Amino acid sequence: MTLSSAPGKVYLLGEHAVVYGEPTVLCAIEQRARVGVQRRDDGKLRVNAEDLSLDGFTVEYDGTADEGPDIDVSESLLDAAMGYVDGAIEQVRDVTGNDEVGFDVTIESDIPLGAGLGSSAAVVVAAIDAATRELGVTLETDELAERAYRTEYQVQNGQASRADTFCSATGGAVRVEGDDCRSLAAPDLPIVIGFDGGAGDTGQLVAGVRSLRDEYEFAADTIAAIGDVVRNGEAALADGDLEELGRLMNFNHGLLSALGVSSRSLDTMVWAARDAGAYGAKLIGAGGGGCIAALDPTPETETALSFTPGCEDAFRAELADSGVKRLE
Ligand SMILES: Nc1ncnc2c1ncn2[C@@H]1O[C@H](COP(=O)(O)OP(=O)(O)OP(=O)(O)O)[C@@H](O)[C@H]1O
Ligand SMILES: C[C@@](O)(CCO)CC(=O)[O-]
Ligand SMILES: [Mg+2]
Repeated sequence: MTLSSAPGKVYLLGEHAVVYGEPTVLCAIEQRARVGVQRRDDGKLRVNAEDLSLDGFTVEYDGTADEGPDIDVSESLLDAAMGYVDGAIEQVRDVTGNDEVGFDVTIESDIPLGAGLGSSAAVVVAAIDAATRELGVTLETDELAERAYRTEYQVQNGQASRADTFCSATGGAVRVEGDDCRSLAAPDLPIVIGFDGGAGDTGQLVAGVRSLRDEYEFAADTIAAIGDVVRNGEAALADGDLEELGRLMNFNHGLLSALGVSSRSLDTMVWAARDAGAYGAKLIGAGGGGCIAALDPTPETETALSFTPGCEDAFRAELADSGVKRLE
């Protein structure tokens, strides 16, 4: 068996707009997905993902790719649930030139699904890394990030940025603009996360933003404005100016909200954090439900969130210096 782990991430600024070439800044966090892979000689794929739950059903996918798992859910839901793992294995077959190879894949993850913390990227990065190593091939980090990006691009119907997968593969803080991906000197930021227990489907949310952008010029302008917020944020980060960074996070949340990707509970948590004295707060990742991030060096925001109706979990994010980890 070969085992790799990869971290989730938090966007400081710039999700969604990054899909259209605007810059973004995000950092890896110490919530990880671990993927164990064992080669099979019969060419079949068997996935055991006990944490996989989506829209009210839980599935232990323990079938084979050709037979499919024995559960009573629609094929489209199942595709949504399994797409990332299937896509990762397709990349492994492609990059190793081993079209026929099968695997037993076991996934265990600390990262809630569809909550904006990059569970999909972490699963894909760890799966590609473990499965290629199982075949005796160790990918350079850039190639690993590229292959993981192609998987997200495919599952999200041709609408994905390189941000989540690059960040998960390399760890630390990163800046992504189009295909320019680079590491940043990791600032030690006091990030607090609030989680409403919900989820959003990244592919669908990205598609919703795209149709607004196609329909309204002011939606395209909103996306461009997020890019401006990020460029200002980079200057604030370089100066270590948390107050300014917080203000920009607030602005970014408003713009994401205008693009239709916030929700009542995300807004409630954002306001609870601001009322508690956070420098700023915003939804993170694709939105629709899931997590917000706030900047607060004091314990106030975490405490306030833990008493906020609709907030299921509040915790301080520990930044992850390393990306993919090769465990066995
Ligand atoms: N533990 C897991 N086991 C198997 N598949 C997982 C696991 N965690 C995530 N996934 C896959 O990732 C999908 C969720 O990805 P999605 O991009 O919608 O959300 P996210 O990555 O958590 O949030 P965001 O993209 O906003 O950061 C799940 O439907 C599933 O296909
Ligand atoms: C919404 C989005 O910007 C981030 C999802 O974590 C989509 C992407 O970058 O692929
Ligand atoms: Mg994702």
